Amino acid sequence: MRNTSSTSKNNAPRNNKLKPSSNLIMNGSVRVRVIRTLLAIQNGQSLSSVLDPLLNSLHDGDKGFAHALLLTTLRQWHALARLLDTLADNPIDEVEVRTTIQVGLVQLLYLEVADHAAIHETVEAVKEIEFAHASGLVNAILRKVAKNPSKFRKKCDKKHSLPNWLAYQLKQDWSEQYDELTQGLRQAAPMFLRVNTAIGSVEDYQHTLDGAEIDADLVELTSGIHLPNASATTLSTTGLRLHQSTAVNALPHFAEGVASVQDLHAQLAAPIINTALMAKLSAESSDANDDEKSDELHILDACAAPGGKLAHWLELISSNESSLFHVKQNDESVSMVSKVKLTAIDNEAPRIERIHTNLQRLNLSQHDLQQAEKNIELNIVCADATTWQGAGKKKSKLVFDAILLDSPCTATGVIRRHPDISILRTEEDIEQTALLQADILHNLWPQLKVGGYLLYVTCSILKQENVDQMQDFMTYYTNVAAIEFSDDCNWGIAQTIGRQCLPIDGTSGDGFYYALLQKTSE
Ligand SMILES: C[S@@+](CC[C@H](N)C(=O)[O-])C[C@H]1O[C@@H](n2cnc3c(N)ncnc32)[C@H](O)[C@@H]1O
Repeated sequence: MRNTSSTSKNNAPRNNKLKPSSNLIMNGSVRVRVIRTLLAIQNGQSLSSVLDPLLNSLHDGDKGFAHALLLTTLRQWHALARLLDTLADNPIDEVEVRTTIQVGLVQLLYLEVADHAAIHETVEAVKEIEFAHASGLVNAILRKVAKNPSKFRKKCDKKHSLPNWLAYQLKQDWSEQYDELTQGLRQAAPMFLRVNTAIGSVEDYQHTLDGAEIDADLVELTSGIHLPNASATTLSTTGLRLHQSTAVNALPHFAEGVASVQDLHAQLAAPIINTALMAKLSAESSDANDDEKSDELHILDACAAPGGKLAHWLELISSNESSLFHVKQNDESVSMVSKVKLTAIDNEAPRIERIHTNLQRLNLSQHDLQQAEKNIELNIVCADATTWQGAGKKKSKLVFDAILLDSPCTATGVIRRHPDISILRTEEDIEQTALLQADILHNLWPQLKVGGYLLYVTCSILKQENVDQMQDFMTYYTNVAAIEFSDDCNWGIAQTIGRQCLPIDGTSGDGFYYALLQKTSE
């Protein structure tokens, strides 16, 4: 699996007559289009690849309903499927008919569509997709539910809405948090913004949003990291949580790069590694003679696309406050590094294109950085992190002062935003993904300089990809120290190595895992 939801196999039935979205014909009623979209997802298409074609095929007035119908059906998918099995006298095998009924159930149970409209339009939809023989069945089931929606809603809400294998694994990993976690995963996630602090402050942008009648709260994440030979070094990052999801083109100055949409917990990566690097530089600058000081800092973003964390890091480096070019020493700002070389790799060319587009919007492309005389050299390369060598022709493999490994993962921590994951992922994906992560780690670790940091990040909530992966890694290598986060962190749950955020609280961020490692010797 290479990213959140685009390339996985799926275990959904494949006997539908309707073909996936490459030749998905977007015509018919809104419900028919949503049903076809859901069939395409069950056939292996990701939500992100089919959502825009669906919405673009509709009149503006229908887009909101279609979006809510599709996303809510996906979020409640497995619970609806279980409910459906209790509603029919005989098993319903046809995936088109099951999908249509699930779309009907969502209207009755979650979207408060008037009964007559929900039932009539859904029965018409099943005829339109050429399964008219099931119209009586669809009608009967939906009428039964419409007689007592609160009873059926209760039944549907009772358990999780996940495939059983995933629910089972979460019970193993998070027995204490299991109920809250599985319920949290079937809710919509809040929308968070990251403000480009190289341009302006978070508070100022909140004020600007206020002027545009967009309500947002400041949310600060704070933490300490226990670096060797130093007392806990504190770090913090502040995001904005919108009260209501808003289209990006409605956000003031979005096109000019003032803000980006980024989950709150994803906003931890750049500050963690930047803080560790600044502390390291600060310690080195007080120890070393002038001629021993390193002049260039070489940083790798190993799985960089579409560039969210890379852009955040560039924003931090280019803003005066958190710059790596000037480190604090005895409360004085000391010039340390004259150049930062940032290499970003990803193995998917189309996703690399998205890095370029995103950086251009944020005025952080190599061209912009040069124009602004930032002394940052940015190289973006399409390469496989399991084999790529950053040393090129250099003799020594030890190239990087810091590596951000935002690893490919099962993305189980972002199911709220990508509910198609619960249809597309299979149990086998966990093992395969963990192997890929280990391959990447083994290829990159030898390329980290002694004293350098590697920040391992996933948006998974499965221990096999996170703390267990780190434990295996630390058993294999003897030259690694796990840096501890302080106990007063206001995010995540302490693990034996690293911290795990769980998407439990409806106002908080996604299920990210963070572990900061330092290389202790060659
Ligand atoms: C979690 S996403 C990275 C998100 C990115 N860091 C950000 O903040 O926007 C993981 C990325 O790993 C990439 N990837 C998967 N396998 C890879 C490999 N073997 N080598 C390099 N990149 C890989 C995927 O294409 C995907 O873009």
